[in-house]
Amino acid sequence: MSVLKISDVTKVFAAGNVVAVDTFSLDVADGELVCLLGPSGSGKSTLLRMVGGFERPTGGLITIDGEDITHLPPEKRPTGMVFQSHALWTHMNVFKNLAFGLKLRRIPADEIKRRVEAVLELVGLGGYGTRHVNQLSGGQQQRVALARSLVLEPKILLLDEPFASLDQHLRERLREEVRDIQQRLKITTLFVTHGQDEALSMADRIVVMRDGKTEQVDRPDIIYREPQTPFVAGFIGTMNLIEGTVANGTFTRAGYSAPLPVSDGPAILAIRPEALELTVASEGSQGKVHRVTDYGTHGLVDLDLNDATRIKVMVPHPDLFKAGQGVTLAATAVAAYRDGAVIHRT
Ligand SMILES: Nc1ncnc2c1ncn2[C@@H]1O[C@H](COP(=O)(O)OP(=O)(O)OP(=O)(O)O)[C@@H](O)[C@H]1O
Repeated sequence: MSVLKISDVTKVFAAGNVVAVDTFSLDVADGELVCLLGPSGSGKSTLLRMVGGFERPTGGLITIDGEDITHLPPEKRPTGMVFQSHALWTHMNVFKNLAFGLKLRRIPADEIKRRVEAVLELVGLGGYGTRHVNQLSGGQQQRVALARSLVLEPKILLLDEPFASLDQHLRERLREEVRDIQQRLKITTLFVTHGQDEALSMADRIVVMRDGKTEQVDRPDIIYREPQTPFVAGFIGTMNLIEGTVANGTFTRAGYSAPLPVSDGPAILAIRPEALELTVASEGSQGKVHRVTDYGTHGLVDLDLNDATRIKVMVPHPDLFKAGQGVTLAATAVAAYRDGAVIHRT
């Protein structure tokens, strides 16, 4: 049972007077995996480092199971952190890397052996104890780094882009493995990534961060289907954001128009490529095909609206379209935003 509570935490770096994290609050429930997702510089790592004790908050409170840990040094916290560069001790074998922290805690040798062997099994490295770290692949080293954190049985696991240095295939495999281990141990986890696939596939909830603040916190499917702001809409998945004007219930941008039952004024339409339907049109076209890419299972059309606004449309049969063709388009699912907030959803 471990609950992490972050309340109004702020971090201002004196150098450059940067507000990296700005009155940020989040509760992570027992056994939950929450991903911090956001563009570079949005404050994800700084926030995670404050929870791990590697950075001092300028203000705010961090508690684990009700205990104030805001100003405790890392070794006094019940947290385990896995970094992007795993910082293993290359002059030691795997067993010693894992045993080190347990020895510091004066755990008896036979218990150390039992715990190290169990956690190596857990991360799929049973029998690797005597291997030197530099005799392992990148993926295996990252598993050792995870094991080194887990063997100390932290209440909260903190992961800072742990797969960033690995190739795509390995990243996907490790993602599944880590999620599996996290669920088996039911360990409360905070995970930093700027990979949206990673966040969508692993997280119970995603926090989308922007400029040190929360833009939206929700389940992955909600973040994807119901982004609350144009920023989230544009950040998660491929999204067409079309800026235009609404007059008398009709949205217009260049030759494209669509019903939009909101008051007159500016609006941004957000439409996923898969929610648009294209039809070849010899007359009255709303746009022109710029490029067609065939992915085998489907195609993607880059389309220029009549004022050259470029949008992406997913098509089931890419061979029906050619560059230069005029087309009309219809949208089946749309969200509209004004002043940074949702004003309409269909
Ligand atoms: N030690 C530091 N001194 C001064 N500014 C810093 C320091 N560390 C981070 N920053 C600044 O704080 C802001 C947030 O940085 P942070 O590394 O937390 O972002 P991030 O979202 O993790 O980015 P990335 O995805 O690139 O790792 C950035 O503007 C960064 O330049």
